[in-house]
Amino acid sequence: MFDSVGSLGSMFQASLLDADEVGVGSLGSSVRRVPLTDGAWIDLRPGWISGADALFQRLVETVPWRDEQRRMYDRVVAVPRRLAFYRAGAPLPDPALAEMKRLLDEHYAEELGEPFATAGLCLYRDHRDSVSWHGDRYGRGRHEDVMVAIVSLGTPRPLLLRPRSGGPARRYEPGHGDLLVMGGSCQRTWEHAIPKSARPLGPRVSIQFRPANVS
Ligand SMILES: O=C(O)CCC(=O)C(=O)O
Ligand SMILES: [Fe+2]
Repeated sequence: MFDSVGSLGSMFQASLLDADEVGVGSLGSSVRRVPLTDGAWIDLRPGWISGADALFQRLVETVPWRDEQRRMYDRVVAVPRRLAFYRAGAPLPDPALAEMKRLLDEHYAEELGEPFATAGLCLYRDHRDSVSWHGDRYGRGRHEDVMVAIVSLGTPRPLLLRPRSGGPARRYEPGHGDLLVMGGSCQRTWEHAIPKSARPLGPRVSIQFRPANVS
């Protein structure tokens, strides 16, 4: 007989090993903090997910991706990426995501003071999909320091960050299991974007973990 924690733990490992060996690495000292201006920072942890391409494939196939539309002036336009959203407490679409959240919660417990709550997923089908300049400022991100942890799978795409106060953009190119966490005042004082590309690019999935009431 297993106790419940033990059997859950071994089930998780077994499912990871069976399904093309997807694994979530440690955080700790492998996370590098990059201070930005105005009290913003990002944390980088390259290669956090092993077997990232297998996980990418699994998510593309199993997540119930939705197309959304948005009103723009007098027109309704398609949002140029596919989306899925898991609210606080909702079962995540893959055990690897539950493990990511567990390790993020552990690593950021003290600094964040609360667990990550929601998971948003984006599927950028090709170079024409994008997200334009914005901060995640609906809800608490408008007034408070928050964290948004982004795991990138599939084709690396430029992720740009620029200060609202003016100044050059910084360019990162996360993909294949890299972790990038935006923190401090980043959602208020900086903006981020995944620009369209003139040159053809393969698909990318991003997973964003956010605390409650941040979007
Ligand atoms: O895909 C990404 O890495 C970023 C997505 C994003 O900025 C958002 O959904 O708010
Ligand atoms: Fe965002």
